[in-house]
Amino acid sequence: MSLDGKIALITGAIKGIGRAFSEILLKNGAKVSLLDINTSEGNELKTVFDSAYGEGRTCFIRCDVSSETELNDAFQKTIETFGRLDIICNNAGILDEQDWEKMVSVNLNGVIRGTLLGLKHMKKEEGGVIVNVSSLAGLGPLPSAPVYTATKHGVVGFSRALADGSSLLGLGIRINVLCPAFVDTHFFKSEINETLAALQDARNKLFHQFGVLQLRTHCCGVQHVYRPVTTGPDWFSACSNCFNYRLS
Ligand SMILES: NC(=O)c1ccc[n+]([C@@H]2O[C@H](COP(=O)([O-])OP(=O)(O)OC[C@H]3O[C@@H](n4cnc5c(N)ncnc54)[C@H](O)[C@@H]3O)[C@@H](O)[C@H]2O)c1
Ligand SMILES: CCCCC/C=C\C=C\[C@H](O)C/C=C\C/C=C\CCCC(=O)O
Repeated sequence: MSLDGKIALITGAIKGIGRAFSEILLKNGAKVSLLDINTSEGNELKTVFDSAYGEGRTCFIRCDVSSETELNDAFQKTIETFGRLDIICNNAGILDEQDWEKMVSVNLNGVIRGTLLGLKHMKKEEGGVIVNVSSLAGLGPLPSAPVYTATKHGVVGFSRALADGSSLLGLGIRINVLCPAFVDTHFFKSEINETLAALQDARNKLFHQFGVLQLRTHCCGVQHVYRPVTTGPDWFSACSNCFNYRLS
């Protein structure tokens, strides 16, 4: 799958799934705009990518996706740097049931804003791909994380509606939703607070039922998602035992 000449923008790009997406895209020839909140780690990662894939293949932009101004500016800087936008991955997300309003502004508002900015900046006639990262918790309840579940259901509903709209209007922009189960990242190691501890049994049942994806496995699925064909709405669920199947 050659992505030579394609320009991608990834939010939450310096760790976990976002970093894996970035590497897949770089390995396949794309240039990547890396958005994240941690400037020092972001600049470090750019240095790593420069030596691995060549100078000029990436740029790092400090951006908190919950800030409208920062996200607007990051899209603008990406266009100024690379001249176009073909692929967007709205990946950044957190799990924080205590500060649930912040979680809504990151996990849902950030994805909505990133998607609308993508539609605004992508060249309609040349098509484009938007991948929104939800979760299996976007398709069913995660008992220990009700607000997280709501944000991820919101990402699925918003993306499906927009995908159908894009298809009906012939916008040439494909909108995908990725719904992974548990993936072994920093996110996964988030602190278990007393609520989660009380739901330990429910949690362990889910771990047993869905298993834990390793990023390498997860990346293989990404290549399928990014195939450069503009068709109707695609969305995928991913869990270790029935890795990647297309839902309706
Ligand atoms: N790990 C899992 O089990 C799992 C399962 C399903 C879905 N997801 C989703 O996948 C996405 C990535 O998760 P991960 O496991 O790679 O997490 P992670 O914590 O390893 O990485 C998340 C990245 O996003 C960045 N980030 C956090 N808040 C941000 C903000 N406001 N603005 C910009 N960047 C921000 C972090 O700095 C980090 O680099 C999230 O949306 C998460 O909900 C994760
Ligand atoms: C179909 C029923 C929903 C099953 C949800 C399965 C996976 C969800 C993955 C989330 O996106 C990742 C969230 C948290 C992962 C880390 C630890 C907490 C596990 C959840 C808990 O403690 O109950």
